[in-house]
Amino acid sequence: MNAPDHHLALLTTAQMAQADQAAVQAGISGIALMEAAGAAVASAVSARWRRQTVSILCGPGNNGGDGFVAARHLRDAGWPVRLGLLGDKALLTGDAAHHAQLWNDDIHPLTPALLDGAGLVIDALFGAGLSRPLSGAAASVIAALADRGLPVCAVDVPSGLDGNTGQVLGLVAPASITVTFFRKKPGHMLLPGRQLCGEIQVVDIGVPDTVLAALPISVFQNGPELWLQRYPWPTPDGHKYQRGHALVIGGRLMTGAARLAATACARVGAGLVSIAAPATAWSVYAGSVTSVMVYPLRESGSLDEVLSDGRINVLVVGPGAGVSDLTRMHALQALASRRAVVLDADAISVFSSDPQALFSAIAGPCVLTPHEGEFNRLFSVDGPKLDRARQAARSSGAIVVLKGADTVIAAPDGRTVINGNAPAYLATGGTGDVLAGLIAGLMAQGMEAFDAATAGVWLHGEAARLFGPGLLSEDLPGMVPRVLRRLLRHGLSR
Ligand SMILES: NC(=O)C1=CN([C@@H]2O[C@H](COP(=O)(O)OP(=O)(O)OC[C@H]3O[C@@H](n4cnc5c(N)ncnc54)[C@H](O)[C@@H]3O)[C@@H](O)[C@H]2O)[C@@H](O)CC1
Ligand SMILES: Nc1ncnc2c1ncn2[C@@H]1O[C@H](COP(=O)(O)OP(=O)(O)O)[C@@H](O)[C@H]1O
Ligand SMILES: [K+]
Repeated sequence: MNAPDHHLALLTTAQMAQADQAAVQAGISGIALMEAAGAAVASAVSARWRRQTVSILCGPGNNGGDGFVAARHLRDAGWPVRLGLLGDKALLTGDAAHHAQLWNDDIHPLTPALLDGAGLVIDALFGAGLSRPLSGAAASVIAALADRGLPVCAVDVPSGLDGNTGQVLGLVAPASITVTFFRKKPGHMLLPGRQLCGEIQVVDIGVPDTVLAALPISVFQNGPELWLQRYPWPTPDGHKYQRGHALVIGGRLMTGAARLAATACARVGAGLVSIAAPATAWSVYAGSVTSVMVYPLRESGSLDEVLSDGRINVLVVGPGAGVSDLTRMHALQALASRRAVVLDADAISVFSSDPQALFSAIAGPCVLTPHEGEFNRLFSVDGPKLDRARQAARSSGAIVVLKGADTVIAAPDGRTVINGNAPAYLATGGTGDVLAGLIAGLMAQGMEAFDAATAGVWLHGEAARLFGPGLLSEDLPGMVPRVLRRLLRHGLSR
């Protein structure tokens, strides 16, 4: 991922601290950055709420410093402000001490009583780099805040949220708005963090984009800017064989899944799409698809014969396949053929007793698309979602798409993308099969596996978002043309 993508970069808390330091080294004062940060919080608050009593909870670090700045701006704009500080003003250091000095008004101790009579609250206790769960007075006031359900504007993150993982350290009061600076952190995208942040506003406080060049950024938010330049739009001189031939292996009983994958694969532009299915199910498949061709498999189930067609360049194994020796054989044959492969659902679960057999067979481009349950059958890694997906990609040698409302796409080389456009309407049977088909369809057209997985996940979310309530998995392929049309028309300006 290259320089123009950097507005989608997600900075770890350590990288954010480095970015701040680099800005200061470049001659931008920390005091000015904090002034800009606090002023942005104040303007976000006054843009959203009418003037009323606001309680500002300030912590002992720079997050609290932002709170002092916001307090001054709101008070100067005529807001009744009550400011509470965790600890002693005399113990503040650096930029926070400077801005606390500029606050020539009352400072209250941090207790739940601060919330009495407040119409809304600014949470400037701790930022994204919190190192341990909230305790003592901070924990009591955040518990009281969560309990009273007052509207909250969080500074950087709702205090108690781990900016790297999106996990809660102890407890968090959910915010209506979160104002963060320069770039989002992974915790703004990952659940439960994304939901606890409310609406996220990323503001420019004067940190120059050039500081990013020195940072080893590997995590990005998903968006067309990441892959649109390499999107395989058809060319005027192209013919269908240049747009690939994808083969979806169909199961004997659950025939809908492979049909969904095949239809999605065709809709996203694969030149040819075929389903290979047991002869006994041939008529079911053949009678229900039109542009998709159906091959009957031999009694043995072997793919050898179909794979003798050298034009087939991508295979999808797993949707509706059944957890069986046959599915295992199909996955291994697909991988041994050195074509690009998408393994989903049962083709993942079937390796639960021997994941190494799968990992050893992965030599070419391979995308695994597990949901949490399937993931846990294959990988015994604990920890935050981002780390688990990355570790799984490294140990398997495949692109891992760890699905969910905050799908993480990870490559063995460390590239990682977090998706944020998927609506909850996707939580319905068969949508995963559609995703497998979309990814395969993009790979059929020559898109690199990681790009295809990333673009596929985004198109899938966008198709669901455009359809909205009442979505069934079979509605998704038909929405793909609309999503692609918007992408063509608006490009990156959407
Ligand atoms: N130049 C900069 O560095 C800028 C920083 N900004 C603000 O600075 C924040 C980051 O500042 P800091 O690194 O000072 O972080 P925090 O303000 O979150 O404070 C961390 C401090 O709290 C202590 N601490 C950590 N966990 C604790 C716990 N559970 N209980 C009690 N104390 C705990 C730490 O030892 C440290 O002293 C950002 O969130 C942002 O709001 C902005 O002002 C923009 C500019
Ligand atoms: N609450 C949710 N919000 C957004 N996307 C979701 C949610 N739940 C599931 N999804 C998405 O829906 C798809 C479901 O896939 P999967 O679990 O394999 O279902 P199936 O096996 O029925 O096809 C995945 O792409 C997943 O990321
Ligand atoms: K905060």
